[in-house]
Amino acid sequence: MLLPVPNSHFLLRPPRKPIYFSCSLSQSNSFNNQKWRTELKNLSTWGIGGPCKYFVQVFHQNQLISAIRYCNEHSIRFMIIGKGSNCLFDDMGFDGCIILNGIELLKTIEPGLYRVGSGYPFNRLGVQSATEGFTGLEFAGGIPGTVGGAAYMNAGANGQETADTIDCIEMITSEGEYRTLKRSDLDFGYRSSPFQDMEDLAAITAVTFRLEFSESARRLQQEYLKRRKFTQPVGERSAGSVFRNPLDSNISAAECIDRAGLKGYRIGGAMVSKKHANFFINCGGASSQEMLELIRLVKETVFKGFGVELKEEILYVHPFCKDKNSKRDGQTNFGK
Ligand SMILES: NC(=O)C1=CN([C@@H]2O[C@H](COP(=O)(O)OP(=O)(O)OC[C@H]3O[C@@H](n4cnc5c(N)ncnc54)[C@H](OP(=O)(O)O)[C@@H]3O)[C@@H](O)[C@H]2O)C=CC1
Ligand SMILES: C=C(O[C@H]1[C@H](O)[C@@H](CO)O[C@H](OP(=O)(O)OP(=O)(O)OC[C@H]2O[C@@H](n3ccc(=O)[nH]c3=O)[C@H](O)[C@@H]2O)[C@@H]1NC(C)=O)C(=O)O
Repeated sequence: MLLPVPNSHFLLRPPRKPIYFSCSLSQSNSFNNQKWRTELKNLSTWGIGGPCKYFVQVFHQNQLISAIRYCNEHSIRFMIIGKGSNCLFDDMGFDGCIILNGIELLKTIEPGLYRVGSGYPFNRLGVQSATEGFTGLEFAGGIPGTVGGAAYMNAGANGQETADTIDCIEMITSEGEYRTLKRSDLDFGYRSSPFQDMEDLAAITAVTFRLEFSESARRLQQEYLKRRKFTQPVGERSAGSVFRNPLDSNISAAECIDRAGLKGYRIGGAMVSKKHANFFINCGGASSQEMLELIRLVKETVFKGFGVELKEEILYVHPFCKDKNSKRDGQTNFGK
């Protein structure tokens, strides 16, 4: 069965060259009439998504390598997720393996230099570092993702970006090799990182952050948190900003949507937030199709009204996608 594919960012890992190893995965859903299953709606901040075929949670780098190798060996498509704060899963689920990242190590190498596991909550790191008197990650205080997700997306807010604080990144390649990359070898941009197009990336496993001392870090962070609470629908089911801000225009995505009169616009359980127009809310029971339809309609309306072509920041995960689309802004090859 072919599902319509939106012009969205797509995520998938094609089966890769097998590498020896062993590990067991839980087969988790109704694809095979198992008694229990893992629902992706429970793994995403949007609360949307059907069952995944295989599911494994990893707590150590070695377990992650094992899981990846197992998937390769058995030609199982896989994807690694953190807090699911930037993903839209389909109601049909994912016909592959979801690897939930629980690698939460944190080591202070020297004051201001933190080596952090990629599954560590980014907001916890933000609060911890600012409380210890270091600047650079104040913005992370309210961000519901993981350190790995933040590096992958180059998360940012309040004029700060993850990339500005990175010293080096440790990753595993699809061949199962460890690699350490220095910040100076990595080219980041607005919501973009070299990892998004890296053909042989399996996963980011740890990030080392280098921060400067600042007496006002925690105070600044509290201001950011206050502003966030005032301007964003904190506590409601969202995935943060749905669209990136257009780089070639002075107007933000939120402003375009707001000016188009779409705040509060609703399709089924999916609604444009009344508080912040670039946040879409699952008001209860929203289906993936309703959310996709809302995204499509908003894009169309904004384009007709302002000639601005909005690009998604969120990542849509198609249940049966077979090919890899490494171009984040392009159409998927699905169905070909
Ligand atoms: N500024 C804000 O207020 C907000 C920002 N965000 C940001 O969105 C991002 C979402 O983080 P999170 O919830 O953890 O991510 P998700 O669980 O939503 O995963 C999104 C994608 O990121 C990639 N990814 C995640 N972890 C890793 C890893 N360890 N190694 C390689 N790739 C990884 C994967 O892509 P693939 O499958 O292609 O490898 C994954 O599919 C963060 O950057 C977060 O800061 C989210 C909400 C609000
Ligand atoms: C939430 C995310 O990050 C957020 C980050 O938290 C905030 C705070 O710095 O700045 C970005 O939002 P943003 O560009 O919408 O920032 P805001 O300051 O809220 O709004 C920008 C402009 O739009 C206007 N605005 C905002 C909301 C709205 O409903 N209507 C409106 O007109 C604001 O008045 C302002 O002039 C990030 N989003 C992107 C896509 O860059 C995320 O990435 O998921």
